[in-house]
Amino acid sequence: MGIIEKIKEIEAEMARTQKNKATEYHLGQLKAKIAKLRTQLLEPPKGSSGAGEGFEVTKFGHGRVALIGFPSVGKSTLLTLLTGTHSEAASYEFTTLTCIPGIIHYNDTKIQLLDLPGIIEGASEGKGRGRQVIAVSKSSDIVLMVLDASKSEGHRQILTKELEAVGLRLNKRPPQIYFKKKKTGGISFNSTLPLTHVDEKLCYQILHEYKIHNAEVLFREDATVDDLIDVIEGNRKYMKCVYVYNKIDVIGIDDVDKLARQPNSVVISCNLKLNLDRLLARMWEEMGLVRVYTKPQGQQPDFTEPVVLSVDRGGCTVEDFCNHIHRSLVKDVKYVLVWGTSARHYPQHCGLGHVLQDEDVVQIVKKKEKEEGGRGRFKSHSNAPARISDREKKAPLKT
Ligand SMILES: Nc1nc2c(ncn2[C@@H]2O[C@H](COP(=O)(O)OP(=O)(O)OP(=O)(O)O)[C@@H](O)[C@H]2O)c(=O)[nH]1
Repeated sequence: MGIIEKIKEIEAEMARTQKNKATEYHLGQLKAKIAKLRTQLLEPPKGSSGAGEGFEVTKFGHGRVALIGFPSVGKSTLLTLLTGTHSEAASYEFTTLTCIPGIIHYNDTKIQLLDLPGIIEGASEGKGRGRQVIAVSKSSDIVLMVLDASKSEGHRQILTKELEAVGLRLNKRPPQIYFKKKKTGGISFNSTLPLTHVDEKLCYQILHEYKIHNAEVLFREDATVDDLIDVIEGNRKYMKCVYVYNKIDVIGIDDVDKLARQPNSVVISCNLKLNLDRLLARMWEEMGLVRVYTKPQGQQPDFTEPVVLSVDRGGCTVEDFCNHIHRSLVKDVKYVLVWGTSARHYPQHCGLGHVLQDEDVVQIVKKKEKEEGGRGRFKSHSNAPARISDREKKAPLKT
């Protein structure tokens, strides 16, 4: 029996089973079985490189955004409008057969936008080009789920379910469960608060299903069985997703209003070029990019090309900023001068741990430069100590 048939069989068994206190252990075990099979399904076939044809898109720019949606919802039209890249749009389905990248120039940054082939129901079972679509989505910073405003809300649920089945968690944070496999000592189960979904026995059974007999588990929130399975599997990707409702030109104003009020949603019309600036602003917000401008000593800041840091990828401390310029820079830094929203006063003297914010200006003061009198790319703001020590050296000793 193939993996898909096995999953279907277990799903049917779960549907048949009544949900009550007596069956919850059995249902928990079945959920773990399905999760294990789904992970197997996503593993690349033996002997292949794991990458899909036409999908090896090199990362470019400061961030990557994936467009996901059913066929003919307007993804290619949106890509063309935002990036100027021509992705063939047609009024019949499946015009996008390979992954088409484009670049959005926004707020001094370059963001790679990927138009993925129309994902369809059953992609998680390996139907269509689902596997590749999913792999590329996971490599992105955020997902824009493009939906047809005139079609039923069901599309959003189907897509979310498909993505969940392959380990993508949209607009969720990782469960607050500490889990560590051990070599000996059995299973230690603890929680910092009363649990209503999982008890010790259920946790043991699920771990047993994964053949884990020694581990430490600590619940820091009232998590569910699914959360526990996610933590054990350890391969889930937590991503931000913006729901983009396109084609609002064909629905009434009341419906537009209703869609626009949903969380994480933006309504647009590619045909009428409506609300595209709001979509870009929202996308920017969700990506959490931080632009930092450098300022050489005695000169105006360089506002042409920022160093772009990311809250989710790599962090935004002064140390991250230095590493971004050059790996070896951090050991030479004495302190930095910061102007901008993260600074309490201008300029603020900050250490490596200071967290920078968008549009901050930074001047690096190096240890060596301070001693040598401020030579190099980032000059120190003062070279007084070096001059004093020179004078001291030459001064005749008083006896
Ligand atoms: N009414 C209306 N039609 C639109 C809008 N945006 C796109 N369309 C139409 O929708 C159709 C499909 O657009 P595409 O951009 O090819 O859609 P897609 O999602 O890329 O489709 P696939 O390539 O099959 O995945 C085209 O006929 C577009 O003209 C819009 O804002 N309003």
